[in-house]
Amino acid sequence: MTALSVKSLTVALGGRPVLRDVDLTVEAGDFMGLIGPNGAGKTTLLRSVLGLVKRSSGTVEVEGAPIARARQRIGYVPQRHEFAWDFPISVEDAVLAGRVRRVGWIRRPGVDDHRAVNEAVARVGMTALRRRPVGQLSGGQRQRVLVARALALRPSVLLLDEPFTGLDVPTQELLTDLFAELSREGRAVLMTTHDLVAAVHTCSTICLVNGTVIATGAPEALRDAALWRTAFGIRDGSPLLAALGVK
Ligand SMILES: Nc1ncnc2c1ncn2[C@@H]1O[C@H](COP(=O)(O)OP(=O)(O)OP(=O)(O)O)[C@@H](O)[C@H]1O
Repeated sequence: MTALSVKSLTVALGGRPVLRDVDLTVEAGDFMGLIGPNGAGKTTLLRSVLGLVKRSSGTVEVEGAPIARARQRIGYVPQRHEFAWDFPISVEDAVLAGRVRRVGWIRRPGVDDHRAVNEAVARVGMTALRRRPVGQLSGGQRQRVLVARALALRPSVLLLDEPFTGLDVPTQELLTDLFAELSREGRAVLMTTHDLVAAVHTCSTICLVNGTVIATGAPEALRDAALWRTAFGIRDGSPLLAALGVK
């Protein structure tokens, strides 16, 4: 089943075109790596899917429903610096706030909300730290809170914006395993990353972006060095091409 469908998406920021004619389909169960150079428009693509950035044209659907009616089916993990870490709340309250759209302004959190929070906190291995103020967490712990916050919605689609930046190897592995497990459960996972080698080894699908979609496919279908040169300007003979397994 198609979980996320983006058609003919065009976005301009500050009067300049950033994305043009983007078509992207993420199936349920896909773990897609969205990769491209700095300024390629990866964050803008995620934010325009969510409606945080205005689309000049194009449509976004989640499980066949227009995004306006399906926004709560998407969990979003922004880059870490975008969250107000000095806000005086605990881990579990920060995660509960991820369900605010579901809880609404009037209804108090119910049993199911607390169950969803507990599950999400446990899945990222933060149960022992659930009462700690978020301002006292390390970078890796903060990243795990952001992931739990998105999972508390029990989303069909998970959008992750550079979730590995500044993380040590064990935390990267914990999160990579979790994202792969979520996709095996049938969720669609779309992740931006600058770790190209990790992406081709862990993602089921790669989408190369640079202002528009250059190519999409299984990692083994993207072995043509010309695609990577077009997307990134990687020079001929670069050891990175060998690490990516492309010729
Ligand atoms: N608020 C804004 N106003 C004007 N231009 C913007 C704004 N935000 C981003 N841009 C521009 O849009 C382009 C795409 O930015 P975006 O952050 O989406 O790229 P990215 O692929 O996520 O980059 P990076 O890998 O560096 O995080 C860049 O040229 C950037 O300068």
